[in-house]
Amino acid sequence: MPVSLYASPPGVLFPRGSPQEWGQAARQPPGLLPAQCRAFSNNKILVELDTSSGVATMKFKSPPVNSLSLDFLTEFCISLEKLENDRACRGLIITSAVPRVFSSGLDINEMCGKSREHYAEFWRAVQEMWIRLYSSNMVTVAAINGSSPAGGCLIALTCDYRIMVENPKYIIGLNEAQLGIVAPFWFKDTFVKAVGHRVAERSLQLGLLHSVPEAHRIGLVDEVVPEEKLQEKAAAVVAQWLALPDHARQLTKSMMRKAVLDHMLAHREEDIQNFVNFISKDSIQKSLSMYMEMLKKKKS
Ligand SMILES: CCCCCCC/C=C/C(=O)SCCNC(=O)CCNC(=O)[C@H](O)C(C)(C)COP(=O)(O)OP(=O)(O)OC[C@H]1O[C@@H](n2cnc3c(N)ncnc32)[C@H](O)[C@@H]1OP(=O)(O)O
Repeated sequence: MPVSLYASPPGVLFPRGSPQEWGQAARQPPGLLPAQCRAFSNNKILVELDTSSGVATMKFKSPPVNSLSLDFLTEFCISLEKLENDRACRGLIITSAVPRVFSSGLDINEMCGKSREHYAEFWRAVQEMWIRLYSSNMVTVAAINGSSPAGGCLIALTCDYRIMVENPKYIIGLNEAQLGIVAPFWFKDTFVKAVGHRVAERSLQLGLLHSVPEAHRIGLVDEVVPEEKLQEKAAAVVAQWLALPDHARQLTKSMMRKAVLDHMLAHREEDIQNFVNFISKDSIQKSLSMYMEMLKKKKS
């Protein structure tokens, strides 16, 4: 069921290069990796595929906080498509190479002081990321090794399973309301599917960022582990899910996710227009600028 890039209306996303060119410049020189391991890397994401297990690990490496810029999202979708089309790959672990942060969510700079055309292009890329990950045939596990607000939390929620490192400093949740913005319906639907309606309603209205134990308690993350056990645990979970026949697991996943996915696909253009109209408002631009100021002040 994954939605093909090539089926997208022409020119909507990925203006950069043909599939054959993706990541070639940054490919690892032969001999540096074990024979059963293939790697490709662009600027912001590193992917390593272990062909013996059929499991790829995708590491976000866009310091300081892995914010989801248009470039990041484009790389993310290209990497996903490459893996989806690779018969050697059946499972995917998503994690961060940046200390203490999984992803800080959408890059706020992409939503401030830009043109309406830019907002539309950016939002289409956010949608594309979600559509690809939500409809992936691969087993997807988020190995959350740092804070993960808003869009970062959405990536984790979109996976099949979430494991988070126990650390009193890490937080996770859909905190959009705290920024004076509103999580769109498909963020909300993905969240409700994980935690249930009541918990989601309270958490979304208050824009809560949950501690790790709290996130575990409400079902936002499935498991909590010490940092040193994360990789091992994620590999064990993927192996457990991959032990089932692919067709049965994939059809079940597709059945469970169909209604939410179809709803989004049916309202995709309307959702882009809503975003552009909302984000272009002076009052929203002011809220986002104040939030960025607050983030900077917090440091000093
Ligand atoms: C119909 C309308 C629909 C609208 C829907 C819109 C949906 C939006 C979804 C989103 O994802 S909005 C983004 C929400 N994200 C956040 O609120 C996270 C903000 N960041 C943090 O809380 C923290 O940065 C952190 C992730 C907990 C990490 O903390 P740490 O102390 O390690 O780093 P900082 O010093 O705070 O940040 C370093 C550096 O990075 C900048 N930055 C942080 N987050 C973002 C971001 N999301 N976008 C852009 N830039 C970000 C931060 O300002 C610092 O910059 P400098 O001061 O170093 O220049």
